[in-house]
Amino acid sequence: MSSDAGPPDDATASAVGGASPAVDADARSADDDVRPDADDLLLAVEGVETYYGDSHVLEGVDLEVYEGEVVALMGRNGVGKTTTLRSVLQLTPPREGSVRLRGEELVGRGTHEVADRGVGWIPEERRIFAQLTVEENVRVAVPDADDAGAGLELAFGTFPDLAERRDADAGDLSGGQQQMLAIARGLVGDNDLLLVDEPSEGLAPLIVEAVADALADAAADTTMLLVEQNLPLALDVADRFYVLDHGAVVDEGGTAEVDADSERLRRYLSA
Ligand SMILES: Nc1ncnc2c1ncn2[C@@H]1O[C@H](COP(=O)(O)OP(=O)(O)OP(=O)(O)O)[C@@H](O)[C@H]1O
Repeated sequence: MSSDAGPPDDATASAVGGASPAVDADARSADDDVRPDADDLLLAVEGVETYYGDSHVLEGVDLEVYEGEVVALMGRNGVGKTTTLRSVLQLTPPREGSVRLRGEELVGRGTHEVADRGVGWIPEERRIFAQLTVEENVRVAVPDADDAGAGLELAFGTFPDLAERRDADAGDLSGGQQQMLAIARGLVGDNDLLLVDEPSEGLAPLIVEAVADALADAAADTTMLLVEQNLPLALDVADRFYVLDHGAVVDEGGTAEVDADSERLRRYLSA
């Protein structure tokens, strides 16, 4: 969990020591103190309506991501989580609403312009170059060739399995290793905001653990919007969450307020 932009409730828990009015007042002010500062608002999605042809998939999505946070976007299959990421990236541009990055409107811009402004994407389907080696895959994901050494160190430090296979063709890796490589490529991209789509999908439990550890490490200095159906993973890595249902946000809060068994989450997430 990233440490410096936690949800308001984190601090309330430590600030509330007793029930006297004086303590309550202290707790309230501590609570206010840790609310994300409006100046730190990185991504603001407001009233976004997105269609595939005539199919109205997002029906007014609102969410915010502040600098330094990891925000989980959860919901059942088909509710529009990937479409929300695609709407931010302008891969499927919204027909209504606004997507602002540090106050600048992204709707109407091309996806390459969104990427140029520091928004990275680790898509659900693993985007790697099968014909290139593992090392070459990492190198080409580092924006400035001078930083390649640091990028390789980050990638191989995060996923030692990849270091052992650095000279192998990426296409020869196992599915789990390919996912690690896709995540490593995202992490070395020096992005201000990383959109991560279902990183644990289809992976064996041991690899899910490695991926969760890597994301938790990355969360220390990367702002992320994370789509993830693995609830324990999402709640472990994220500071706040949004739940999407039928193309709109139906719940949101701090991850410290809920656990994977919470009825509050299960009613929207179980099949
Ligand atoms: N390219 C597309 N063309 C038409 N409909 C699409 C397209 N992509 C997704 N959809 C539909 O839009 C809806 C939302 O899909 P989306 O992929 O955003 O859901 P999701 O919440 O990410 O679910 P999943 O976990 O299954 O990916 C679904 O009904 C899906 O079938």
